[in-house]
Amino acid sequence: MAGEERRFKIGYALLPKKENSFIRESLVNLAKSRGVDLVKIDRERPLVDQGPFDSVLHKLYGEDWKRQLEGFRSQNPNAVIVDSPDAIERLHNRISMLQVVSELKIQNQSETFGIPKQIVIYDQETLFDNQAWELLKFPVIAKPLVADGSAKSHKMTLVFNRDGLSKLKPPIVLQEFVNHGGVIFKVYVVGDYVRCVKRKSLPDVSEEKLKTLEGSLRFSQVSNLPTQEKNDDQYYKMMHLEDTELPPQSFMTDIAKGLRKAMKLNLFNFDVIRDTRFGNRYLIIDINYFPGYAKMPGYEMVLTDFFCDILSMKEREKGLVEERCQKKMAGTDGRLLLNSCEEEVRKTETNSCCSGGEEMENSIQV
Ligand SMILES: Nc1ncnc2c1ncn2[C@@H]1O[C@H](COP(=O)(O)OP(=O)(O)OP(=O)(O)O)[C@@H](O)[C@H]1O
Ligand SMILES: O=P(O)(O)O[C@H]1[C@H](OP(=O)(O)O)[C@@H](OP(=O)(O)O)[C@@H](O)[C@@H](O)[C@@H]1OP(=O)(O)O
Ligand SMILES: [Mg+2]
Ligand SMILES: [Mg+2]
Repeated sequence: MAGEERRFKIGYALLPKKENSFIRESLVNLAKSRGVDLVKIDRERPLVDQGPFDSVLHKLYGEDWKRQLEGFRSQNPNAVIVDSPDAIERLHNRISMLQVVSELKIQNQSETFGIPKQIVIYDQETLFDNQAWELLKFPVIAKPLVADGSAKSHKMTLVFNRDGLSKLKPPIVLQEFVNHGGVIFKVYVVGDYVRCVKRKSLPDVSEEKLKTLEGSLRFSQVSNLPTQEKNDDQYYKMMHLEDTELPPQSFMTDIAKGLRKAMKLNLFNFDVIRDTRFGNRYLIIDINYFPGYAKMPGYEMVLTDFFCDILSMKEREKGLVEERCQKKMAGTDGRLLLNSCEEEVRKTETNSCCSGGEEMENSIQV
C-alpha cells in the first residue's frame, strides 16, 4: 500500500482509558506511513453522520452502540467492522466465553487443553447447596458472571473453604483454582498473528496451606498490576517469571486459530495456565476482547499489518466483483445483464464486512 495514492480511513471508538493506551503517536504514524489514517469517532454524534470510513474498530458496550453499528453497516455495506458486536457479546458472560473452548478439536499428541471445572451460581441459597458442590473442591475462584469491562466484573475472590462463601454476591461463576506455578500465559491474537507472553499470577495453594487459610481473599486484575507493585509485595517475590518455559508456540497458535474461527473474532487474547499436576495440560481461564495490545512489544507493526490486510482484502473483493460483473456483461445483454451485475455487487457487499458475511470472515483467517 506504501506510496500509493489510495488512502484508507479507519474510525475507532474506544473508551478513554483504552484510547490512551492504544492510540499512541507511534501507531498513528506508522499506519499513516502505510496509507491508513486512524480517525477518532465522536461518541457524542451519530456514527452514520461520521466518516466515510473503510473500517470501524471498536470496543464499546451497550445496545445503543450496537444499533449505531447496525445503522452504519446498512448505509456502508462495504465498510469492514472489526469485530461483530454479536460475536463480541459471547465474551461478556464467563460461561459462554469458555464454552467455545470445549468445542475445539485440535490434534496434538503431547499436550492437552481444556477449562477448569466450574459451575454457575445465580442465588445465595444454591451457594451452600451440597449438590452444586459435588463437582468442585476448594480452593475455588469466584468470578462475576458478567465480564463487561466494568471494574466490578474484574473483582475476584479466592475462596478457601465454606466460611468464605457467605460474602459472595451471585450471579457468579465458581471455578476450581488450579495450581500453575504462579505464572500465567497471555496469548494475544491479532488476525492471524499470535503472540504468547508470561505474566505473574496467584501463587500455588498447597494442601497444607489450605488447611491454615481463613475464608477468602479478594483480588482484582492481578496479571495487570504494574511490575513494581508486584516486586514490592512479598506474595509475588517467590515467583520467577524468567525460569518458566513458554508453552509450545505451535500449540498456542492452533488453539488461537481454532478460537478465532469458532468465535469469528480477530482481536482478542486468552489467559492460559499450565496445570502443575500434569505439566503438559493447559487450561484456558479467560478470554478478553481487544486487550491491552500496547503492552506487546512492537504492537504498532502487528496492528498496522492487520489493518493493511483487512483493507487490501476488502479492495481485492471489490475488484473480484467488478471482474465477475464484466464477465457476465460479455455473455449477456440488456436488462438481464444489469440485474445480474447488481445482484453480484449486492452479494459481495454483504460478504465484504468482517461483521457480516462468511466469505470475508473466512478470507481473513489464515
Ligand atoms: N481457575 C483458575 N486457577 C488458578 N488461577 C486462576 C484461575 N482463574 C483465574 N486465575 C487467576 O486470577 C486472575 C484473574 O482471573 P481472570 O483472568 O478470569 O479475570 P479477569 O478480571 O477477567 O482478567 P483480565 O484482566 O485478564 O480480564 C488470572 O489472571 C489468574 O492469575
Ligand atoms: O488495560 P489494558 O489496556 O492493558 O487492557 C486490559 C483490558 O482493559 P481495557 O480494554 O478496559 O483498557 C481489559 O478489558 P476489560 O475486560 O476491562 O474490557 C482486559 O481485556 C484485560 O485483559 C486487558 O489487559 P491484558 O489482558 O492485555 O493484560
Ligand atoms: Mg484474565
Ligand atoms: Mg478477563
